[in-house]
Amino acid sequence: MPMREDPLPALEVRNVSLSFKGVKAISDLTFQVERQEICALIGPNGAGKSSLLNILNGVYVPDSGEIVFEGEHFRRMHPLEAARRGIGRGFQNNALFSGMSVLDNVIAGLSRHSRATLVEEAFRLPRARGEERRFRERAHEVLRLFDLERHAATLVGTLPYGVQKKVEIARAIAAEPRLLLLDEPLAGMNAAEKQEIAAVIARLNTELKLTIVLIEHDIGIVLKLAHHVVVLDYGRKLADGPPEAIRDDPDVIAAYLGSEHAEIAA
Ligand SMILES: Nc1ncnc2c1ncn2[C@@H]1O[C@H](COP(=O)(O)OP(=O)(O)OP(=O)(O)O)[C@@H](O)[C@H]1O
Repeated sequence: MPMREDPLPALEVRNVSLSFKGVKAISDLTFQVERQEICALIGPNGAGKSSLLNILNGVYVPDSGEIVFEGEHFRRMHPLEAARRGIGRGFQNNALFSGMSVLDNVIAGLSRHSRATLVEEAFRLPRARGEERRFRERAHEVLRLFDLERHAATLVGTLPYGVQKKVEIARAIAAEPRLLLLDEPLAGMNAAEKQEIAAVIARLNTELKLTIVLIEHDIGIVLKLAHHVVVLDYGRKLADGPPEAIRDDPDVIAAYLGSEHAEIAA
């Protein structure tokens, strides 16, 4: 019998609000992300995009509202628990260990999932040894997927920025998340690097069937890469829909793209 499509969205953000000492970062935000969708969060600086990602992976707890991930409701969730549930995260500023090799950085992403205790690891007891071997194999598998195998032993800090960014995404992927959160994955890159990382993201989405929520300022890339765009402005949702509709939305053009940038959206 053919498998029935799961009707649940991957992620629902329901009436979420968050403030910092009286400053409203997010106000009553509601939207949903379908499975295997690339959803781009866009909006001016301070719109609340990073705060939202921090809620989604348990770094911040919203003042009100809830998150539903694959049908499970939560408001308060530790980042480790988010990772174990299948929510992976890449950061705005490179969060890699620059003095460690590419391979060890990817393994570090996996060790958050370790079942071995510190004592087992310290004494290299069988469970820790078995895990280390599995992590190493998995890390090599991921490096092959990202065409990074030849850099496995290279210290991350010596690699060009675009390659480092690939390593960071590889590290987030190693733990096999089903939802990947990326905070400005293309920031600080030249045009060629942007194209390459955008292609990597598109491949992760189609080949690994990953749902991806990303923050991106380059509207040209967003329109090409995303299936769904949510526009935030002062913590509120200004628009939510497919890229073509967002591109033509007069409120978005006025508030975010700015009338002087309207030709970008044309
Ligand atoms: N840890 C914090 N403490 C206090 N205020 C914060 C904190 N994090 C964010 N804010 C405030 O919350 C609001 C939303 O910030 P946030 O970083 O989420 O916006 P953003 O859309 O990601 O901006 P950017 O594009 O500049 O990264 C801003 O007013 C910001 O100053």
